[in-house]
Amino acid sequence: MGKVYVFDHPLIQHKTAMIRDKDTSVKDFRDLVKEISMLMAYEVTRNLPLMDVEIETPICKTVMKMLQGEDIAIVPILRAGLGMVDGMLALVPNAKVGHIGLYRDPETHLPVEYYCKLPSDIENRQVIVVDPMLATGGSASAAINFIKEKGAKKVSFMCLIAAPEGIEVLQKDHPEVDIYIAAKDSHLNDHAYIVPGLGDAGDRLYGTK
Ligand SMILES: O=P(O)(O)OC[C@H]1O[C@H](OP(=O)(O)OP(=O)(O)O)[C@H](O)[C@@H]1O
Ligand SMILES: O=c1cc[nH]c(=O)[nH]1
Ligand SMILES: [Mg+2]
Repeated sequence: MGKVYVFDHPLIQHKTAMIRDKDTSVKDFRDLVKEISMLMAYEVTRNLPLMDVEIETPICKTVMKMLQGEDIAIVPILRAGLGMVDGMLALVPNAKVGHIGLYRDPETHLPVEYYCKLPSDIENRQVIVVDPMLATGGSASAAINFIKEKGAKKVSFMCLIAAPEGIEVLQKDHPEVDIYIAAKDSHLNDHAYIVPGLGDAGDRLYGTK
């Protein structure tokens, strides 16, 4: 069974509180999402494989550890997931980036796919799917289905705010996937929005409401 990590770092908690505030501007919201993503990426990449590399310092030759290769793929779920990409790329600049376009039907709350473009060597990469919100879990689960259908074997999921309902769905549909969360919230409301949540992440990132 994959693990669920809920971050308790004070900087992540502080910035996550700020993005919930309904008076936070679009610019500040976007900056904060980027900063939280960067802080989370530090932990999400903790288990990346290392290899021995010979280095010559000004003093002597020595063997040190370095990353084995550029074997990460970051896959944002459009639109809102895009806001998390730059923060992650700040730490893993050579990662490849795939895109999955999904929106939640406002009536059924089910995900509708409109785009999918992944790196051609996705089966050899450690895939990190990113989306600020895990609500019913429908979008994340569908996105991971597409990625697995294209051959990916190592997939993890990273979000800012998750509802218990979404975590349960993701664990049931994809039991091997590790889930990284900045904050776990209380429940979903009648419109399948996370409570207390932050509203519609896509609208808040791009100022569309
Ligand atoms: O867990 P779920 O119930 O599927 O809900 C979560 C999804 O809803 C939001 O996207 P939205 O459909 O609003 O699309 P957008 O990013 O284009 O705004 C969010 O970014 C997730 O992708
Ligand atoms: O609370 C929610 C639920 C789904 N999508 C969002 O953007 N916010
Ligand atoms: Mg939205």
